[in-house]
Amino acid sequence: MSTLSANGLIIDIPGRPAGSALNFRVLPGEVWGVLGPNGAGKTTLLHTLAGLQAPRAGGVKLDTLSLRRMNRRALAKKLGLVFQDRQDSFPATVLETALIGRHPWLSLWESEQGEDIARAENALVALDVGPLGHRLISTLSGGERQRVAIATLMTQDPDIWLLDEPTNHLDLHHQVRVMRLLRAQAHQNKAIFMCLHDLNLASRWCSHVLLLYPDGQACWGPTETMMVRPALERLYNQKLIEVTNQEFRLFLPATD
Ligand SMILES: Nc1ncnc2c1ncn2[C@@H]1O[C@H](COP(=O)(O)OP(=O)(O)OP(=O)(O)O)[C@@H](O)[C@H]1O
Repeated sequence: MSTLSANGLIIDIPGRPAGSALNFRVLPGEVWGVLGPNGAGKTTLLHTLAGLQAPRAGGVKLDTLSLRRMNRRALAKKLGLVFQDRQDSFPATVLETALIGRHPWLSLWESEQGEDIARAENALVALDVGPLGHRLISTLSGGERQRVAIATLMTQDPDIWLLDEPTNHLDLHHQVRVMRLLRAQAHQNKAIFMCLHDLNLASRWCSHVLLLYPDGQACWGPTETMMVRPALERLYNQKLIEVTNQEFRLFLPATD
């Protein structure tokens, strides 16, 4: 179990004012959704939390350790990231791609063992791409590739899961399947932190939401306190219709 914390964090977006310093902790068992319009800095935030991009100020800690003090291999055992865009140009099969998730756990000259292969195969089945194990990644559809990327993260098995728009390219059934899987991982004390464009996925599946505004302002908290129409309308500069449901709030863009 690990906790990821942002401490006085200001992400570095060239030419943008500092905005709000981010101070939050993502605890085991929590599912966080980051919402914001195009260019607000969601991907930049995710990359900063993964230690791939330096912040303008403040820092990120994994438990009590600053990310800057951790080597990449130690970090990759604890924290993994599904990127928004992938090149996937290397001629690898689906199973070989999922097995990349085991690399942080193997020594330099060690090859994957039966247990690693079993983990990768289980993850591919969980993401409904089990029968595609032998196929070249380059032959997959966009949604299938997305599911293989999430299966690779599942094979890596870090405590902290960072995902950039994990439902990109996914049909409705697979969106629900992925959200269910992420929630199940949180129930196993993983901490999930993802960027989303779909308000209703955030409303329905996230325990916490962070709203990131284009001017760098941000607010965060439990989903029921963040998913309120005026704040979301300001976030997207878009009028919304709220649909009530007994368990969660749903939002549709108004057309006039
Ligand atoms: N190297 C760079 N130089 C200048 N501006 C950059 C650079 N990298 C990112 N940006 C800008 O930083 C802003 C935030 O980008 P980011 O990808 O984090 O946004 P986002 O919220 O994830 O957007 P989207 O919803 O479109 O994926 C954008 O305006 C982008 O153009």
